[in-house]
Amino acid sequence: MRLHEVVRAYGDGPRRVAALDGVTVDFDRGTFTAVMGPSGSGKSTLLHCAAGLDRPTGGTVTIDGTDLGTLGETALTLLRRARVGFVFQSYNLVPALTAAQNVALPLRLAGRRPDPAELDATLAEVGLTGRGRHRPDELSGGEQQRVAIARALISRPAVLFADEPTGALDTRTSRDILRLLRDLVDRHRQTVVMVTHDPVAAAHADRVVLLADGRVVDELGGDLAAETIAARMTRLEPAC
Ligand SMILES: Nc1ncnc2c1ncn2[C@@H]1O[C@H](COP(=O)(O)OP(=O)(O)OP(=O)(O)O)[C@@H](O)[C@H]1O
Repeated sequence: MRLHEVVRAYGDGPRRVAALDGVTVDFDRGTFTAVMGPSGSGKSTLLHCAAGLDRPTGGTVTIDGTDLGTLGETALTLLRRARVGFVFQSYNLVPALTAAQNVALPLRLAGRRPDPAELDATLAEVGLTGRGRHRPDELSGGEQQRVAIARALISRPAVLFADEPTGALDTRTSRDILRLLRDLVDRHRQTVVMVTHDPVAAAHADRVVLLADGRVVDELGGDLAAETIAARMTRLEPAC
């Protein structure tokens, strides 16, 4: 998928704020990208525009060759449901439903009857075999995030977006969730785009895109080490 010269501005005249100010970035199939930057640099806005949850004021967002800007609300909702997965820091599970029912929700919304074997396979993929009947309050934070990831994966999305997916988890559980995301990329060629403040989390990605003031100001690739990422981040802070 691709963002080309994406602008997202709020307000008019002297009060205009460009949360994104001409962002061009590609997220190739089967890659894991971390999006980082100081607070207010536009990370969440980028994720929301890329996922079709927010509409840019300029530029284009393309998923599977479809320019999201050409779609009306209904078509955009359908494309998002079919091609985009979203995972949040706060899991956003429905408390009254079991893990399996939460995972099945996107299929039900799309008018499909969930196939139990498909649900079992998706729960197994995230390491939750046998936990499908548990409700969210009977699961740990890490397990709840796994349910949220399974729910995002059930429609086999073109891109899985994760906004601070380990923000509410302890160090060890965070590492397990990041390994799971890494595994989905390596074994299933899932495309993952993750916003994070944490250089250790970002080191699990193939590439780090650094934002400042709504622009891409740096990119790191290759063998990513948390120390290198942290050093680049520190260099950015005074600029803001
Ligand atoms: N609805 C809005 N109205 C006006 N300005 C907004 C709105 N949403 C975001 N902004 C501004 O756009 C800029 C980017 O916000 P965004 O939430 O994308 O940053 P972020 O990098 O995700 O920040 P954080 O790390 O603190 O979550 C900020 O200056 C913010 O104040």
